[in-house]
Amino acid sequence: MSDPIILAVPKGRILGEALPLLARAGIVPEAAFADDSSRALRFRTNQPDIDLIRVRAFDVATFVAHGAAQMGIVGSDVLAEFDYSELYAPVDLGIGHCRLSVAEPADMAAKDDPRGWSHVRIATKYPHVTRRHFEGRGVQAECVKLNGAMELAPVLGLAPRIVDLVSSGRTLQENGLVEVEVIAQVTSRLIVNRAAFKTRGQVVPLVDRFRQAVAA
Ligand SMILES: Nc1ncnc2c1ncn2[C@@H]1O[C@H](COP(=O)(O)OP(=O)(O)OP(=O)(O)O)[C@@H](O)[C@H]1O
Ligand SMILES: O=P(O)(O)OC[C@H]1O[C@H](OP(=O)(O)OP(=O)(O)O)[C@H](O)[C@@H]1O
Repeated sequence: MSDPIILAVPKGRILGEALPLLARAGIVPEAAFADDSSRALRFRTNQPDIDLIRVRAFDVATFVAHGAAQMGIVGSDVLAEFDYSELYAPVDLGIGHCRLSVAEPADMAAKDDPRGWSHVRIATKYPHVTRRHFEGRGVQAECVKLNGAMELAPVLGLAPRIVDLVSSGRTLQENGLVEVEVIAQVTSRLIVNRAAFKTRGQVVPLVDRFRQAVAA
């Protein structure tokens, strides 16, 4: 038998929505996958030719782009930030709905006019997307890279504005911030390494199974 296909899944909040989708695609991981006390990172499934690895959301794209995993599940926010040419994203999985937005303190927003910005300082996990977004309209974005808790940056003076994911809006609200611009709507995608798509026979039927699982 050829080597199993390795499917990279993020260990954060997408996982809860991804598991039922995997089940609809006929993929059920071994029990240790759902066991928080397990330190294993690679797991067998009920399909002998499919293994799962559980990695951080941004690392899903890196594993698949380099061919260390053949397929993965990742947010379109991560894809936009990396822009890897080796990745093919054939299926919108319709999970992990949120948006990538610019936010600032409510009192600042009351007096602010985004059309007047020429230079902005932004704390974000998404510096490339942020710079691209602002360049598009001639605004220079100076980004401070953070890996989480962006919402603390304005009040502590790190940067007056942030670019972060918003879903219910609760995190912004509880930190005194308001959304002033939406950069992109986000959902999770099935991604495939382009070389694996051509050379690994199991990949194309598996992509079809995910398409059917989304439609089901
Ligand atoms: N509030 C949200 N609502 C819906 N989807 C979200 C939300 N926040 C993040 N996501 C999606 O889930 C993905 C993973 O986000 P999550 O917050 O679980 O990872 P993280 O904790 O930031 O990552 P890491 O594992 O690097 O710490 C994001 O890339 C995005 O596509
Ligand atoms: O609009 P809301 O529904 O409040 O969701 C937004 C929050 O969700 C994400 O963080 P997450 O909770 O995944 O944790 P993180 O800070 O570890 O990224 C995001 O970074 C926001 O902080």
